[in-house]
Amino acid sequence: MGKRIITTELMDEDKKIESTLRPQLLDDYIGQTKAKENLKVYIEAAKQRKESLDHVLFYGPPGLGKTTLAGIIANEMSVNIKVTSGPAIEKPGEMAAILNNLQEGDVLFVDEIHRLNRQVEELLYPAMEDYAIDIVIGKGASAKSIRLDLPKFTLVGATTRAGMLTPPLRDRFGVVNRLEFYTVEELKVIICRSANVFQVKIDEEGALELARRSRGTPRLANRLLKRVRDFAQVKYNGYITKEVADFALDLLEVDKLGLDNTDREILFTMIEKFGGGPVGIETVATTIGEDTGTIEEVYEPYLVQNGLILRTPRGRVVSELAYKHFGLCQEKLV
Ligand SMILES: Nc1ncnc2c1ncn2[C@@H]1O[C@H](COP(=O)(O)OP(=O)(O)OP(=O)(O)O)[C@@H](O)[C@H]1O
Ligand SMILES: [Mg+2]
Repeated sequence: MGKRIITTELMDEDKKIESTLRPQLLDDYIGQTKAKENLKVYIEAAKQRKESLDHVLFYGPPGLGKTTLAGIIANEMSVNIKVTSGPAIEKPGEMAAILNNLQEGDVLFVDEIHRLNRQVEELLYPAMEDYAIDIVIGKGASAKSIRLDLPKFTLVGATTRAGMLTPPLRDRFGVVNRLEFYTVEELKVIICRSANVFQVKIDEEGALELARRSRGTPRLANRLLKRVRDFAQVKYNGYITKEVADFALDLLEVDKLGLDNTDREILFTMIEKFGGGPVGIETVATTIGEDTGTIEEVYEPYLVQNGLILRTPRGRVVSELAYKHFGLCQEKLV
């Protein structure tokens, strides 16, 4: 149980509630101040000029609100959104059909955009740059290429793996935003808002405890809230206090820092197999059987930001804080 609940990936049970929890407007979207301020300006400017918004790329770890922002952009621009994903489109023809069916100003949201195959990606280059695609008609000697004009649309791309985007694709986005982990205060606000949607009572301290254990991630915050709500309902008259939150989260084996299993595996591997470092990220990745890029872009940022891993010129080092967190003695001082 503890294993599953702390994943930041989207799970089936999330899908049902996602639509009611997702903020619809920029002003309701908490945190990510930099990205939000940027978008506000670009959206306002595009609306004034009655033009489509420039193409936007969001990148960052799972569950931080990329899909949510794509929806908000469409809403704020008062246009339709068409949603697809990198792995879902196999042939250039499928992408051509999607593009051709868009209306002026529409948002095309491509999730996991780093997973588009090469031919599909190449079709996007002229589509993004010139709002046109070249399609080949006929076969053999009589085949000819014709240019098809597209409506002026906005491509919103999202990826957890920015490092895997090809430079030509990345360069075609006019607006590039990196999403950051949320602060405990921001998560607290999100939790209180969601508690309202769920119609469950929660006090300051309860919300704070949930926020602390949510790994900087709204998706996790919402999921933990849902679980704790069940405990509150059955055992504590439906009111979430710090006591209820602590009881439920401990039972669910959610760490005080909200670390997930991979986080722990990374830290334990570094401690047990490499004496706490310094060790290269590739070595750690190989040891736990994960891909280096995923460790670097999805897991490590939270650990570094919270001071559990230190990056040094000689490699990664487990911090004193991490040893303390696990109640371990640090044998070797760094
Ligand atoms: N700023 C925010 N304020 C309130 N709720 C948020 C915010 N950002 C995200 N959420 C909530 O967190 C959940 C996850 O957000 P979202 O699906 O947009 O993440 P994502 O970055 O697209 O994740 P993935 O990389 O897995 O696709 C949603 O239920 C959404 O309502
Ligand atoms: Mg998403």
